[in-house]
Amino acid sequence: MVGAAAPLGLKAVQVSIVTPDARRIVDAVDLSVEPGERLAIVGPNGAGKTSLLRLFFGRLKPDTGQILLGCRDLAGISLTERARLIAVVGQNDVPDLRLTVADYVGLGRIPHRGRLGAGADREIVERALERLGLGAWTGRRLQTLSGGERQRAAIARALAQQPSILILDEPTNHLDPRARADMLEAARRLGITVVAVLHDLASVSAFADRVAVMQGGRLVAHDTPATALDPKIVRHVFAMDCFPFTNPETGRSLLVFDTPAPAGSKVARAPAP
Ligand SMILES: Nc1ncnc2c1ncn2[C@@H]1O[C@H](COP(=O)(O)OP(=O)(O)OP(=O)(O)O)[C@@H](O)[C@H]1O
Repeated sequence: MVGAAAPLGLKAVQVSIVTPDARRIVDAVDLSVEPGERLAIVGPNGAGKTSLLRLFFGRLKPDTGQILLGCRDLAGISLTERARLIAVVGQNDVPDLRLTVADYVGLGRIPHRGRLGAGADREIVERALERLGLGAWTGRRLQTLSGGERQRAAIARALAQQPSILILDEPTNHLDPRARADMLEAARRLGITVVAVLHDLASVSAFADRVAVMQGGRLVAHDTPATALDPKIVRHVFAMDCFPFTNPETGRSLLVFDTPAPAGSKVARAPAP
């Protein structure tokens, strides 16, 4: 893609957010994301995932600690430069629904306006639309799209921004299982740094190089998906059972989740063939 940006790393150094009533919703988190790495942040509701994500793109300032973008303190980087380097797709992005898909995706070029010229900007927007399978819908207004289709347009807008880092807050909201897999695969193939809050734990291992597990504002695990989503950690953090499983056709490692059986209950097992 024209002038695609080089990936950058991100680092949280002992970051905390303390509410006025003294709750530590992010509590002394140290977390590094290498350039080009895909990090999934998981945890139960209220664990502090979105708050940590907001620290990473400067929407929130840490009460203590520091966010580093590459080797630079995020606090010292101008809003314009941040907008060039970091693209964000949030949970509640509410664009003007009268925009056409092409105009909406074109908003991603605003931080770069005047740098490459209108022709190159248009080409970048067209590529982003094609990459998300939106090429035939450029003239449709957002108000005519389903929630999942709008989500794809939001990802295309972020791609058109040609960021060094893509930040996704629950990007698979509204998406059906196939669209969810396709979206995460598209994010996987970008070759840039991606930090995503994901609720669907089953999607994590196909997408992420590393997983950060949060609970009560703290980072309780940070490792490869197989290690961070170890059944003991999953039971402790999510109160769910987790069963590793290998797809016999592809050899891919998958995780299957289930609610634990009530204490004392006996499950009848099928007799062995
Ligand atoms: N501005 C704020 N003032 C006070 N408390 C807040 C504020 N923002 C978030 N919180 C609280 O901080 C905690 C963490 O919120 P956050 O949105 O980061 O969690 P989360 O892990 O992303 O949750 P979810 O999975 O439900 O989206 C929650 O208890 C939330 O109510």
